[in-house]
Parts: sequence; structure tokens; C-alpha cells
Amino acid sequence: MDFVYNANPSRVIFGAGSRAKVAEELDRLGIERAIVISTPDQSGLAAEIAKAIGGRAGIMYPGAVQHTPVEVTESALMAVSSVRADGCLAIGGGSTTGLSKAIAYRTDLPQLVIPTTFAGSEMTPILGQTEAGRKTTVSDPKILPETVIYDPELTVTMPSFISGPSGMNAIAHSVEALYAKDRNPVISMMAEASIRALGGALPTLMDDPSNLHAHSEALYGAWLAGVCLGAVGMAIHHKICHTLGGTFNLNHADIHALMIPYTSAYNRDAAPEAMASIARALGTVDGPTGIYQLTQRAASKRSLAEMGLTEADLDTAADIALQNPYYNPRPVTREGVRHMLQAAFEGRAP
Ligand SMILES: NC(=O)C1=CN([C@@H]2O[C@H](COP(=O)(O)OP(=O)(O)OC[C@H]3O[C@@H](n4cnc5c(N)ncnc54)[C@H](O)[C@@H]3O)[C@@H](O)[C@H]2O)C=CC1
Ligand SMILES: O=C(O)/C=C\C(=O)CC(=O)O
Repeated sequence: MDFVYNANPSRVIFGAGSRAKVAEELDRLGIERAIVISTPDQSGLAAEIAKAIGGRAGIMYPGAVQHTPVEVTESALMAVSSVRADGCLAIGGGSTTGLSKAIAYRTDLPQLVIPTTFAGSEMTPILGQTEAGRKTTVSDPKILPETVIYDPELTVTMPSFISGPSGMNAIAHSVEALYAKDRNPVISMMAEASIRALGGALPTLMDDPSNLHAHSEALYGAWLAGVCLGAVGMAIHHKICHTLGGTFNLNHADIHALMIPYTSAYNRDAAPEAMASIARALGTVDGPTGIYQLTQRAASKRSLAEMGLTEADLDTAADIALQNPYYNPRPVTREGVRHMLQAAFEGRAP
């Protein structure tokens, strides 16, 4: 057995109520005047946490938006300078974490992240940002948050149309980790455990959105998924979601949730060990079928047509997806991708 395992160093505090440790963790990082980042929708939660840390909250910045536009980062950097902030405290989903990472990438300020969705971004040294309508991705050790507090009491406020797709976004990280070119036994173990935890928790969350035990399980799965995403390379699923999301400005989690049955089915015959691992985790005979069944419960959008795409858009997407070659277990051909997109357009079982 030959492999390389690269661990991304970060400190993780996990547990219901663990947000009570924010002040202690800021002290540990030597942060005295944080920029407190959130989306506008989550400014109330950010204000509550800021109140609990007193003077360590240097300035509030409730302006995070999806896909990390560079203009927003520049405005946040002015807020950083205005109080000479010495660290970032991000409270929210992947969009909020993205802004914190964008600041850290440019300033090397330390980051404490409190995730409130299952996106997994907090565990990766990857930043996607948008400039002039174009989204690009960069990876750098400065981007990786130093400390992450996972408090499942903070994910219970997600309505199921956000929590379901967000959980499927995490599952997609783990699925692709299982057939990554640079996979290794530790990450594969985490990926299977992540799919098991999320696959068990998501149906419960759809029926009972405030079930704290299920949130804890899902957040645990999301943590593992984030570790997987940060440690190994992704393939056709992440590439096609990046293309579809960026080109047609689609919601990030919704497009991941919709596409993962089809992308995993694309690789079904080329990655049998990964498929067996997914099937074991979900308790099904076939991995992609198990994922499809899960999306029927957890995804908010069930077809590319429902997301507003046309068949002509599928041709555009297939062309773009073929532009930059990348590793995938099954060769990426235009015909194969177009066929896969057609099935997703119609929302039929893969
Ligand atoms: N670089 C990386 O490793 C990764 C980056 N991302 C990035 O993250 C972004 C998407 O992040 P998501 O978490 O999917 O969505 P998001 O952060 O945009 O949140 C979606 C909506 O849900 C709200 N929300 C978040 N948590 C909530 C809660 N607990 N209760 C009620 N409302 C809540 C937010 O205010 C927002 O309106 C994209 O820009 C994506 O590219 C996502 C995964 C990995
Ligand atoms: O697609 C994902 O879920 C993983 C990575 C990114 O979203 C990169 C980014 O756009 O921040």
C-alpha cells in the first residue's frame, strides 16, 4: 500500500453549548480586537456572541455574501484597518467563513470560525472568490482557520430547505474523497464515517428540524467531510458544480445536492471500492442509488429544469466542464457529461 497523508493543522472544539468557550479560544489565539463576521441574516446571532466577549469584539461586519466577491473583501479589509483588528471571528455558513478566509489570505490574521451550516469550509485551506463575475479558487496554508468551534445548538435554526442541501454538500465532499487520486486510508475512513453520520441524520432533520441529537450527528459528519475536502483532490462533481454554480449563478448547496447522485453514478463502474463504501455507509445495495434516495428527502431542488436551466444551457455547461482537464476515475468526455446533465435536467434516477 502506497500513500501520502497531509494533515491540515487546526484546533476543534465540538459540543452543544461550546460557543461559551469563544472568549477563552480568542485568548488562546491572542486575539484582542476581532472583526466579527456574519451574513446580514445572522447579525443577531453575531451580536449575541459579540456581547459575550465584550471588548474582544473590535468591529462588527455583517456583510458576508455567497461566492466571496472581492469588493466585499475589500470593504471588510477597510473595517479591519479602521480598528486595527488582530483576528477574525466568523459566525455562519460557508459564505461567512469564506469572507474570513479571504481576509486571512491577505493579512495572515488568525481565525476563529463558528460554523452554522454543514458546508465544511472551515476545515480547508481553500478559498473560492469572485471577481468580475468569475469565480476562482486558491489554496494556501494562511487560509486554513486556526480554531473551529462546532456547536450543534447553532445549526438547529436552519430551515430544512437550507440544512438538507447543506448536508448533501458535505456528503459530496466525502464521496469524492473516496475516489480521489491522492486518497489514503485515514481520509477514506473519515469519508465513510461522514456519509454514515450525515446519511443517518438528514432524514431525521427533514422530519424534525430541531432534533439536537441529529444536528450533532450531522455536524460531526460535516466536520469529517470538511477534513476530507481539505486533504485530497476533488473530481467531476466539484468541477461540474463549480461550472454550473458560477456560470448560471445557482445556489451552492442546492446544486451540490442535486448533482451528487448523477456525478457518483458517472463514476459507478470506475470506482467500485468507493461505491461499496458509500453503500455500506448508507445501508443500500448501490451507492449512487442510496444517494439519490437521500436527495429525494433532503434536496430542495430535484432537477436542473427546476433550477431554471434550459437544454441549451446543458450544452454550454458541458463545453465549459471539458475546458480544463482534471483527474476523474472515469474519463471525462463531452458525451458522457452531456448525458449526465440530461438525466439531472430531467431529475430521473441515475
Ligand atoms: N472553500 C471551501 O472549502 C468551501 C466553500 N464553500 C462556500 O460556501 C458558500 C456556501 O455556504 P453555505 O453554508 O452553503 O451557505 P451560506 O453561508 O451562504 O448560508 C446560506 C443562508 O443560510 C443562512 N444561514 C446560515 N446558517 C444558518 C442557521 N444556522 N440558521 C438559519 N440561517 C442560516 C445564511 O445567513 C444564508 O442566508 C459558497 O460560497 C461556497 O463556495 C462551501 C463549501 C466548502
Ligand atoms: O464546492 C465546494 O463545496 C467546495 C469548495 C468550494 O466551494 C470552493 C469555494 O468556492 O469556496
